This record gives sequence, structure tokens and C-alpha cells, in this order.
Amino acid sequence: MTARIGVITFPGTLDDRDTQRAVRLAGAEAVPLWHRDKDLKQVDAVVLPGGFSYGDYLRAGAISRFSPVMETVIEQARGGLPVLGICNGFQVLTETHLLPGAMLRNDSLHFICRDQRLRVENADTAWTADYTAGQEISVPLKNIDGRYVADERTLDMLEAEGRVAFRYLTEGDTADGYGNPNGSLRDIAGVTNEAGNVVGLMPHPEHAVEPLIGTGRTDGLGFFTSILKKLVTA
Ligand SMILES: NC(=O)CC[C@H](N)C(=O)O
Repeated sequence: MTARIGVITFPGTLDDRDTQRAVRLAGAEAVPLWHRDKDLKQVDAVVLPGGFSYGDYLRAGAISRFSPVMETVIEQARGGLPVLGICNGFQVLTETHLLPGAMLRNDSLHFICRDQRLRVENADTAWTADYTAGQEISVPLKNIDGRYVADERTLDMLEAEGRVAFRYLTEGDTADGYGNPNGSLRDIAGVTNEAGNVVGLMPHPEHAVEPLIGTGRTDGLGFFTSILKKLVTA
């Protein structure tokens, strides 16, 4: 049976179509979910795509957190539903406290749009199983509130538990996509919850899934194939 992956659209979401496309390219059915849906239509996993949900008013992700759809997502994620938050989706996941930490304005105070090199640090999550730990990938990055912060204790805990899922690669030329783009503490680009079903990151894997688009790299497709593998073997 084809896996059903829900893709949530909030008012102001931008990357829902690309995310649906990535889901289909990986071989699953993309199920559109609207922010007012409390019913998740029996999807097997959910992706919160990027954009400016509710116009980023108050703070990115701060209003989406209270949407009807998130009420159900929070409840089901605690029960093991796989959830991936990309960029604004990651911001929503920190606001809901499904993931620890918070996102502040980039240290440059500029919106940054570029291809970004990352290292997959944890290949045991529901969304990274098709990568190998330590693998370097390059996917687009585009945001203004991308600076990941948390208190020292939380950061130490994340490191100790292997929950820093992705780190910005800093050893190389900025022109080639290296460097910490926003001042994120410990170069953290994404994290996972303890169970590995909830994962969030600032860069955009859904924009790097087809050889004819962008740099031609398909480094992001692994997120969407990983979850399928996980669902088949579950
Ligand atoms: N690409 C995005 O999802 C943008 C995220 C968010 N609105 C920001 O600018 O930080």
C-alpha cells in the first residue's frame, strides 16, 4: 500500500507544493492538510513545510502553534507519528516544544538565500535513515530567523544524546556553501526529539530532489525516501 504523507498548509506557507512533489518523487502519496483541519486524514507521517505561516506575526511559528491542525499533530507526534519540520516548519516545532530550543534572527540581520553544506550527524531518525552518519549534503537555505539557540544544559544534552541531527559545515569557502550562515549555536542546523520521530531543520531538502533544478543535486530526496523505508519496516 502506498504510504500517505500529510503536507500542512498554513496561510502564508510557501513550500507546500514543492514538498508534495518531493513526497511523490520518493514514491508516496502527498495528502494536503489545511491549518483548520483537526483530522489528519489517517496519514502515516506529516511534513510542516517552509514559508511565513500567519505572516510570521509575533514571532515565526508562534501563531501556527495554536492552529487546530497542530493540536492533533502535537498529540499524535507524542504517540510516535513521524513529523518533519522544514525551516518555518522547524520554527513551529520549537514553538510547540515538540523540539527543544528556539530560533532567533540571523546574526547578520539579513535574509539569507544560498546553497548550504551540512553534515548529517544522526542517521537513525525516521527522516534520515537513508543517509549515513557523517554524510555531507548540500541543499538550499532561505530564511531570516535561522539562528538556533538553547541554553547550555539543553545543548549539552542534545550533544550527549546524539540529537543534533544536522550541523552546518564550516570548513570551506562561503562561495561553495560552507560556513555557519546565521550564528546558530554549535553550528546546529537541525535536531531530533528523543524518539527520533520528530525532526526539524532550517535548510530545505524539498528543494533539492530533482537533477534538472537548481544545482542539480538531489541530496534532499533522502529525507522522503527514509520515511518510506521506516513506514514499510514499521
Ligand atoms: N523559508 C522559510 O521557511 C522562511 C522561514 C521564516 N519565515 C524565516 O524567514 O525565517
